[in-house]
Amino acid sequence: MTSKYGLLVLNSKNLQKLKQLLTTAAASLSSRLYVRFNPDTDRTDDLVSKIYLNSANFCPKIDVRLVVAEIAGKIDNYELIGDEKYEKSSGKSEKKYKKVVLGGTFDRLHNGHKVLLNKAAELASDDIVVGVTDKEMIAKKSLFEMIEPVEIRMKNVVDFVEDISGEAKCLTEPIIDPFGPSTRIQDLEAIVVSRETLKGADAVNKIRNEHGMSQLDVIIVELVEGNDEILNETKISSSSRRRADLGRLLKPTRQVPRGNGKPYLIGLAGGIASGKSHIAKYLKEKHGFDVIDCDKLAHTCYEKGSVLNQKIAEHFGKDIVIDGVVDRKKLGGIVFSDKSKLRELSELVWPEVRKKATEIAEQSTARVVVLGKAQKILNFEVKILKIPKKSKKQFTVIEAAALIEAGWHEALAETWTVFVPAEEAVRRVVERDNLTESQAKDRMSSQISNKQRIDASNVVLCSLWKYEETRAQVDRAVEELLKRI
Ligand SMILES: CC(C)(COP(=O)(O)OP(=O)(O)OC[C@H]1O[C@@H](n2cnc3c(N)ncnc32)[C@H](O)[C@@H]1O)[C@@H](O)C(=O)NCCC(=O)NCCS
Ligand SMILES: Nc1ncnc2c1ncn2[C@@H]1O[C@H](COP(=O)(O)OP(=O)(O)OP(=O)(O)O)[C@@H](O)[C@H]1O
Repeated sequence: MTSKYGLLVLNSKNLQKLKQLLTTAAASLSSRLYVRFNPDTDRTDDLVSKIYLNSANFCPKIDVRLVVAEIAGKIDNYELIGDEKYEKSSGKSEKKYKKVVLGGTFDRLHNGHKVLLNKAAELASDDIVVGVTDKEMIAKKSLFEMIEPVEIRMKNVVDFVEDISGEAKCLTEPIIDPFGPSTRIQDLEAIVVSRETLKGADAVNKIRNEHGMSQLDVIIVELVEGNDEILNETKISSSSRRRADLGRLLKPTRQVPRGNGKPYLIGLAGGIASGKSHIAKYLKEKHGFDVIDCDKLAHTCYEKGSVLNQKIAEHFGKDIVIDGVVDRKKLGGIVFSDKSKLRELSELVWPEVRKKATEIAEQSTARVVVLGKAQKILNFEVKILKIPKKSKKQFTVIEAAALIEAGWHEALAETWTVFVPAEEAVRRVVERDNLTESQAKDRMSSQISNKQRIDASNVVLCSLWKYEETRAQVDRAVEELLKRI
């Protein structure tokens, strides 16, 4: 049986067995391990780093918290890891400063961040002031679209710092420059940085000097190592953690009614040239999923004799329809440079796509289920395809560029989104579709952003690297999917 919380008491003797103790914690705990030094042990910076580094390696799924204050009262029910018993320290520990400041993005709070926050908690008696980056400060980071909302990052920092500290309060605020409260609050005394952000501390002190404010003592912690060859990282980093989250379930799935033996529906969304077709093909060929290509269905709506053609001619001008066929290039020229026109077109096309999908289902003896859930952006009633009764396939992937824009995802059990950074999408479109950069950008600006798509999705994939890497993400996603349905 696993316990939620554990306590590991370290002293000079059992320190030699640290790796083994952390491995035991990984096997016995489901959530969190508090670590505390008994009074006979010196809390050196090296030791603190070693504990967090080893935790990342030997119990990576456990939230390890090295406490600065007494553990008593923090949790009632914990499992003792190892034999060492907790001894209350005699006397109050003297803190060096009243108010300490530090900054960071703190996405997916990791063991490197914890070293920094631990140092601040160890030094400050009153306030630990933390600036948490937002907006343009995070826009250049790798996989920035997946960064947690600033409110969550701030909450995680406060939760961690106040849990490990004694009386000290943790005060967070969003920052949109590298200085934030560090050059505003007069009575700060020290700033905690890592070796890589030391220059930032110097810049803070320079500004404080120019404003006639006191200089901050600069406290440096060493980087906790980690390794990510794809991102070329040699330290534990949030970017690597974001990458590790690709293909994983990031948000709970929707409860969509599904009859016995009926397929489970997944929406596959993504911007232009993001890799949807590649992934859809792989899901079909490697994993045996059924794929309905809604883009293709949309294109058949423009063929000769389609009822839609007349409506499109009425809406966008007669010269759009040549010999009864919609000139897609001309139509593209109009709608991709005007969001309201694209919306009008979507409002014409998507109900037709749905109708076509229904027809196909009927022809192939498919059962059609209507999920009348409210739509998000465009007010469509959605009919979802079910695969033919005779088919053994259990999955249907609906591949649609505009899936989320149409609000269709709200009627699906789950939506997967594939993305690449905007600059890469532009590069691919220029290369693949022979468009100029500005035409490619126009097409992209007519779509919702990667961030909006990601925020509306359950699983996120990124096709920025080698094909094998994209496929590995898909395999991971499928493996987890098969376990949860
Ligand atoms: C501009 C700042 C705040 C942006 O933070 P950044 O995006 O780098 O945040 P991130 O979450 O990646 O890291 C936060 C802090 O943890 C440190 N850190 C990250 N990974 C590790 C690791 N593996 N080991 C040790 N420390 C680590 C970073 O070096 C940084 O100091 C920062 O880089 C900086 O320059 N700080 C110094 C000046 C400062 O503190 N200003 C604001 C005060 S409110
Ligand atoms: N690792 C990768 N995974 C997937 N696609 C990649 C990868 N690297 C490069 N690409 C390229 O990205 C381009 C877009 O891929 P694909 O056609 O699958 O995208 P799409 O989302 O279906 O595009 P659109 O909706 O614009 O038709 C292709 O030229 C593909 O070769």
